[in-house]
Amino acid sequence: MLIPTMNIFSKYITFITILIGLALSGYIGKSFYDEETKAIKLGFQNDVDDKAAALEREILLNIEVLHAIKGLYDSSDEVTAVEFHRIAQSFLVRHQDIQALEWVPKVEARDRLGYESAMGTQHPDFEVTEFSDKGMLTAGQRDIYFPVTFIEPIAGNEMVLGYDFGSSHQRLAIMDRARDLDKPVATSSISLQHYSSDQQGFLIFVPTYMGEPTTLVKRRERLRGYILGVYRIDDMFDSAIKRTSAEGIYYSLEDNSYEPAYDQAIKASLAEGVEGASVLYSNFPLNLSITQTQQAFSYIKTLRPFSGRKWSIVATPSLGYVAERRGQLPYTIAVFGGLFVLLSALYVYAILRRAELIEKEVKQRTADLNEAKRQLEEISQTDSLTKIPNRRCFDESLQEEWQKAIRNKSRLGLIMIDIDHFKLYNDTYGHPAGDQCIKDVAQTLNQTLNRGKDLVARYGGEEFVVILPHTRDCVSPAKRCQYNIERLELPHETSMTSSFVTVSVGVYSIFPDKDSDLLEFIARADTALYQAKNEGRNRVCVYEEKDKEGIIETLDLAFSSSALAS
Ligand SMILES: Nc1nc2c(ncn2[C@@H]2O[C@H](COP(=O)(O)OP(=O)(O)OP(=O)(O)O)[C@@H](O)[C@H]2O)c(=O)[nH]1
Repeated sequence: MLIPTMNIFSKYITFITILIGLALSGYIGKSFYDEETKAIKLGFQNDVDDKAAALEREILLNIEVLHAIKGLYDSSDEVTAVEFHRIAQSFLVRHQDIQALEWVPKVEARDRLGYESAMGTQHPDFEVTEFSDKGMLTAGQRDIYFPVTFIEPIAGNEMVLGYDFGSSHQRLAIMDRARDLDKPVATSSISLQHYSSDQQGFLIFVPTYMGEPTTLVKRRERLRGYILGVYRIDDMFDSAIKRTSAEGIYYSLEDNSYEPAYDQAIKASLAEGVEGASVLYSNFPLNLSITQTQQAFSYIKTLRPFSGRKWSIVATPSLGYVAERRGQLPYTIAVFGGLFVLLSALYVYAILRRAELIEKEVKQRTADLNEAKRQLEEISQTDSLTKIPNRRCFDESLQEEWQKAIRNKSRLGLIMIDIDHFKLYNDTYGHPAGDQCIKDVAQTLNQTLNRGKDLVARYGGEEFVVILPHTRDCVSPAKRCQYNIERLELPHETSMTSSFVTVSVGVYSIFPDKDSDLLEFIARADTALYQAKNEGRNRVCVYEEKDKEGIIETLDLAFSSSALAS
């Protein structure tokens, strides 16, 4: 029972080891995968940070352009169209994302006509305009106008010339803010359709003053006009992004500015449907489905505020971006780890299985050996002809019973039986018949003495012996043996005793003690048998002790014999 239990236990342990091993391989693979994910995420954020920094630089450079033109106005009371165009042109060559650079002076209502006629010398039909549902119209009556006076490049932007930026509430609010702060202020996203561009853009107004006003009141009084930059967001973003190397990232540039000062104006502009879109730029494909993996990498980078605007980049990597940076190590570890565990388990299982088979074989061989040993012992204790215990078995059993009788102080009886005239039987019927006769006699003796503890053995040749432990009367069994054999009526025509096979029997019994002699015990039974032979055979003789004092006297004892022929 122990071995199968152990095998089940071993299999259970092997199974648990496989599970733990596989789980461990999976866990290590997953840990590597997570570490790799962290590294990719960090790399991705660095890439987006790089791009955000590039965009910030691009914006600052563009604002610097406006400051440079403002410098021209600050150093001169009268900037001619030629001067403006020259400096503006030089910047436009180097800044591809600028749609236009403009000079927008402050014109009071009383100066409007004079201003229009002065401009008309260079641009016939020049007038101050405003935008409505019907297109560009002559500007209505206002106290102050901010018409576009110089614009570079002029080609393609003619429509904008004369346009009064003060006609839009939102832009006026932004311009007022720039004036009040003496700082550049940018608009939210606008459509650049009037600038012959299909892109979204934004404007930055930089105020110029007469002199250097230091207070709000003075700034309001001495406002001269605005340097205006018109920027294409897509181009600005693209040229900034192109300066960094990482590919495969989707961006969305969002305007998160919230300026309570002109919140109203923004609302109004939204109603006009012109400005206020929060998404400035996006290269997200329209049919893009963002998977969980991509979402896990999404990153928002808020740019440094500029000109009153707060922009942020929302970025998500493409699947290709992530796949490109994924290594094989996590999968390799998981697969090879699992494979190693399985092969090891297979190897251990094979060893256990082999041990089990060897164990089985050893068990089988041990059982075979034990059986062989038992058979050998049986053979060594059995007479080959009669199949009853042999002389050796008799010797060992008698020794045992002798000791028992001494210990238990019980009587031990011994019967010796010899077939009469057996030589003549052999001579008459042949040796094989003699063998059969011996077998018949043995079987009859066995059947006659069927008490469990009695032992019938072949003593040698045609002689048998019977051990009778714990037997009060040994004579009766002896007589039954002699009688039953004669009753077999095995023919023996040459016997001088009877026409059938007969036996002579010697009996002796004793209460042995530690001084008793076993050989003498056997010799006395033999003496009784010898006596039966001498008295004419086919009889039972009992050796009886009349006096226990000495052996010589005992040998002189008389034998009582009886013939039991009938
Ligand atoms: N067939 C056969 N004969 C055996 C066997 N063992 C002993 N004998 C024969 O038994 C005979 C015994 O003869 P003896 O010892 O002279 O005794 P007996 O002829 O029986 O005469 P008494 O014993 O004096 O009656 C011998 O001839 C042995 O050969 C055996 O296993 N088979």
